[in-house]
Amino acid sequence: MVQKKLLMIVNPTAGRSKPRGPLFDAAALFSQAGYLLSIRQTESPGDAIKIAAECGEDTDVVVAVGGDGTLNQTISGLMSLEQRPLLGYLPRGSTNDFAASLHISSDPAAAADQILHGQRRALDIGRWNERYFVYVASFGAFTRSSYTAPQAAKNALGHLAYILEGMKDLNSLRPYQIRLTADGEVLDGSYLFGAVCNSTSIGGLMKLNPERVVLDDGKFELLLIPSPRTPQDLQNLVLALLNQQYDREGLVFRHVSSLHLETQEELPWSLDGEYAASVPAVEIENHQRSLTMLL
Ligand SMILES: Nc1ncnc2c1ncn2[C@@H]1O[C@H](COP(=O)(O)OP(=O)(O)OP(=O)(O)O)[C@@H](O)[C@H]1O
Repeated sequence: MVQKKLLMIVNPTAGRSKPRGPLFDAAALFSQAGYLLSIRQTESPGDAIKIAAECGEDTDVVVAVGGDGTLNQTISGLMSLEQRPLLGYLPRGSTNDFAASLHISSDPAAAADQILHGQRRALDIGRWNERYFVYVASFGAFTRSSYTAPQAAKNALGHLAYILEGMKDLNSLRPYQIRLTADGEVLDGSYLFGAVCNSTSIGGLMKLNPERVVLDDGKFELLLIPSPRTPQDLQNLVLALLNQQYDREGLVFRHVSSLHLETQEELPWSLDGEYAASVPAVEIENHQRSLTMLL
């Protein structure tokens, strides 16, 4: 009988403050379950893409071990393959939004057990120009002073929460003038923030009804926050967001499968928390059921 192969792609810089022992427990579980186990550590930023692309076709299961960025890069590598292995995830990052919305345990041994004995679940993957995302591509939510820093883009959602909590100074908000077409609908306008997502929770701030979010329906959820004109507008907007009324106060909420966005402004993006530099035109497309996750 041919022994099945499992590859763990481990980002040693993610979850540094966490004990490493449980990772060995997870590895032991994979091995005891009969897998021929390989472990590769990423040695530099972006390495997980290369490892997944190089080794993915020759293995049955690839397990990303790290934060959302490592998962994003592993998926990006796998998307370049014709024959894709099954995907597992041992979350080790600081936020792990996506893991939480998939109910993946933060304890590596328990997550390994889920991979070994859980279900298979098809996942839609988003293409953002030549890159990929698994649960969110977002832009905006910067103050006028913060918008260019890559770290600010990475933490866009944290910024959004911060800005909305502050909600005092309208003048400090940074609106973006964009031309946007989503599944043929023209949504040109001035927006503070936009997110294209495939998850029930984003940044702990946005919570979407699990019944409205299906991870393999070929659709993303698009949320656009318009630029408020008056402090009262801003307040109403914040209330609508906090009450999860995503179709009020000029908020745009749609289920869409493709988007085309153009802007003449400097507009950095965050793809699953990974920084993506500003480009004048972005094409986003849903690649339905492109990967199968073990959960
Ligand atoms: N050996 C390495 N040295 C430096 N950076 C690395 C290395 N391996 C991976 N990286 C980079 O680390 C970055 C962060 O990874 P990741 O998101 O997995 O962890 P995190 O930031 O701790 O988690 P989270 O984003 O969920 O808080 C990624 O952009 C990745 O390219």
